[in-house]
Amino acid sequence: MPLEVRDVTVRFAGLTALDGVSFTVAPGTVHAVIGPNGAGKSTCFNVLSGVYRATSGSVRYGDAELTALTPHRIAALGVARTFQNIALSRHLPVVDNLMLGRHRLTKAGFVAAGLRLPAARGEAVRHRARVAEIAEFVGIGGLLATPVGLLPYGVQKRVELARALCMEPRLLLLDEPVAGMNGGERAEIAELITAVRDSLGISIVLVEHDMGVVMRLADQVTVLDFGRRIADGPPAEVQGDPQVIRAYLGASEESA
Ligand SMILES: Nc1ncnc2c1ncn2[C@@H]1O[C@H](COP(=O)(O)OP(=O)(O)OP(=O)(O)O)[C@@H](O)[C@H]1O
Repeated sequence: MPLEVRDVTVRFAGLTALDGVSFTVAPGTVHAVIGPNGAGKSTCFNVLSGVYRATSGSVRYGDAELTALTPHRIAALGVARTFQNIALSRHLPVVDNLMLGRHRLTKAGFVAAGLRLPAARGEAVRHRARVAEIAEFVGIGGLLATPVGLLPYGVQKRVELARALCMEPRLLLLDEPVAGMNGGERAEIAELITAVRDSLGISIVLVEHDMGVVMRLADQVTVLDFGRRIADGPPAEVQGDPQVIRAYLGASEESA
């Protein structure tokens, strides 16, 4: 089902971070939200995942109005997110981090699992099997026992993606998935994200700075500048839009 963002405005004490922004994420597509620094991308992301409350406007996902829900309730609807800065337990092995991703799917609960009750044990075995499958899909199948903190940064980003997939989401929110990666790693993650869309049929909203990745990956692109939507369309169209070019040139002149 589509995610419909309608007229969303977010104000922080006098500053309008998002100003009447609308876009629709079609099912089974990769939808990128891009824009220069301070354009409102993170704010938008935080509204979709329930971390920030919109001042006005609506975000519909099926029958649910996401602007009225807590992050926990939004996650329970099958909307998973990753973070710009990795948020994994560094001392725990990969497998434990991934099992935490399955928390909302665990019927027996962690208390029963901790007591090793038979039903909980059977359930844990099933979850572990699925976790191993997802790890394989993401290319970290051989690393399940390794503490996350010992892995290179690019691999940790994969673990984060795998943990989000362990929630069995229908919609995945990716916050700068290739930030801090080198060229080769970027291409690999782009390929992986395409596979998530094509093989798992998951819709993806992507906030990303790297234009190359966005142009290669996205089916649809929404461009923000100073909190306003200045363009929306397929990558090739958006890339040639004079307003978009101006926004990015302005941004690079400022930082030059
Ligand atoms: N919690 C907050 N309180 C006050 N102002 C905020 C808050 N979060 C964001 N802002 C402001 O809202 C505006 C949009 O910021 P936002 O982080 O959404 O932009 P962005 O496009 O994600 O930028 P970047 O690419 O630099 O991460 C900025 O002016 C920022 O300072």
